[in-house]
Amino acid sequence: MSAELSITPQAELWARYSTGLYRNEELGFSLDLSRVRMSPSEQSAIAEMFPMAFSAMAQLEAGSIANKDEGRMVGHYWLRAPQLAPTPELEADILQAIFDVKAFCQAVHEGEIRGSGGKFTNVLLIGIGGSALGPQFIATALASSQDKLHMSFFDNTDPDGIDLVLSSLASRLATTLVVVVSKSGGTPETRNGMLEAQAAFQSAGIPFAPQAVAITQAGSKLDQTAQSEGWLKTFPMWDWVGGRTSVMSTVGLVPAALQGLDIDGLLEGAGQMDSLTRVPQVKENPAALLAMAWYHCGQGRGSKDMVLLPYKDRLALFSKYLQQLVMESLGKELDRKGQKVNQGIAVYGNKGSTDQHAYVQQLRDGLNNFFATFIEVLKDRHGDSIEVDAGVTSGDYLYGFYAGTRKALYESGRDSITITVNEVNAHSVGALIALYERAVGLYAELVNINAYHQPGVEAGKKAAAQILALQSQAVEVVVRNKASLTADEVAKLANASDVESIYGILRHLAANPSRGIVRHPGKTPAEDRFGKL
Ligand SMILES: O=P(O)(O)OC[C@H]1O[C@H](O)[C@H](O)[C@@H](O)[C@@H]1O
Repeated sequence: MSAELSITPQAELWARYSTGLYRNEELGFSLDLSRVRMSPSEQSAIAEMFPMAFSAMAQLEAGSIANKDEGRMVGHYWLRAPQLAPTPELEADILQAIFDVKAFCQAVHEGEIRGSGGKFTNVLLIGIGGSALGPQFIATALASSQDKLHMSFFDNTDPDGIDLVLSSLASRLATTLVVVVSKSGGTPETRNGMLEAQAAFQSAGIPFAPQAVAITQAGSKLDQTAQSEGWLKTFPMWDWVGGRTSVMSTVGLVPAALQGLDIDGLLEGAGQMDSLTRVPQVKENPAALLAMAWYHCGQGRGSKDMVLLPYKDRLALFSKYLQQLVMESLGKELDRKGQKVNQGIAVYGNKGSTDQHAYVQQLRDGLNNFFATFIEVLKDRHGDSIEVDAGVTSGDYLYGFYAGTRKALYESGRDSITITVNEVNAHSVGALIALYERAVGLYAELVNINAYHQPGVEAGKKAAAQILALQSQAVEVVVRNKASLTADEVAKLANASDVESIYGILRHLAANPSRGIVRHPGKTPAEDRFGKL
């Protein structure tokens, strides 16, 4: 932080705000970096790196293999501008998918396509990661009393979580449309959720296939299941769309359209923002300005966390959505030269002013290891507000708390960015998503990493598969033995070395009576004994 910019007098700050504010009236959008302590020389030093980033982005949009590690194109910008797709076939595929989404959802809304219990009333979306976070964010951000269908989600393999959702759907299962979403079509959590839903339908005596839709890549396991079981519909997903940038594909459009949301508005808002973030001048490009601020605040290595504070309840899931988009894109061990860099930017936050009563204490007075991103929404509500004080509404309080926190953080030497939109609607949500998709892509160019693969997620999955394999070995040993055994003894008999995992597995099973295992506690875990129930 350069000395001359530490605490700038108000008048100068206003001048900096007014001259530096990026805004687009047509989009009802503005971006304020005036509370990021970045000197003109620091700005120009970073700006020098952007011509390379802009040209890499132009090549990506033209269809280059930008995801080299997976040998794939990166085409999420084409989803809202099919005419930009590198081939007429791709353009036609995108247009056909949008057409099919609309036709299918209209038939559902009109009751032409219906459940065994009549016109569909509910949607149960089953997916995880990019196949859930986007749909969940949009479903919450744009929900209204006009929604055509009510949305529920399985986004995990937690039996209790699944039961909670199923119990909320119990009386309406016969009018629930199940949408199973998996790009790869092989994600275990999603498969498990599908099987759990099928079991619930079966025990309710309701045929599942006529009420099931798949969204997946052609030929995937999920696609095969949907075909062989005769599901209602399968929508395409493509390898050139990353999970975390798939919300503008069928992954996001099908659930949004079923809910009755304005998917044209979403695509238009995103497309309009894409045009603004294609401008090859940093000062004229809101995504470049954002990436520049991230680079400056984190010294190009993510040394500061991104705290997201939307002052609007509807946007409370935006940080969760951005956790995947930013951290799964930028959190990379190696750069493109194969150098070990351990890059990334940590993202957290929920909403304002609520979070002021939670962790803003630390932001103001504690570790200065973050920069805040406020999202300000100018329109308070649809309709008029009561006065909570003379001439003051609850919306004024919300604005006051946003402006107050921004001021309080600045005064204590904390940087912040403010993104302002007129209101939360399909257009502005599309624009916000597109802004961050581009900013992540540009930032990745600045730090020379591949933002489009996620090698780091495999290790945990592989280890999970080993644990499940070990489980069947351990259970086999316990069931085969009359006497109860310690984890060490089970490991020996199973010819396995990972005793602690065996212990954890057996303790988990023993806590679930239907699994047929009992635990006899000893003084220490090593002395606990496990036997057949
Ligand atoms: O859509 P799917 O293939 O089921 O993948 C769902 C998610 O799982 C993976 O592990 C990746 O971390 C995510 O990028 C992806 O969105």
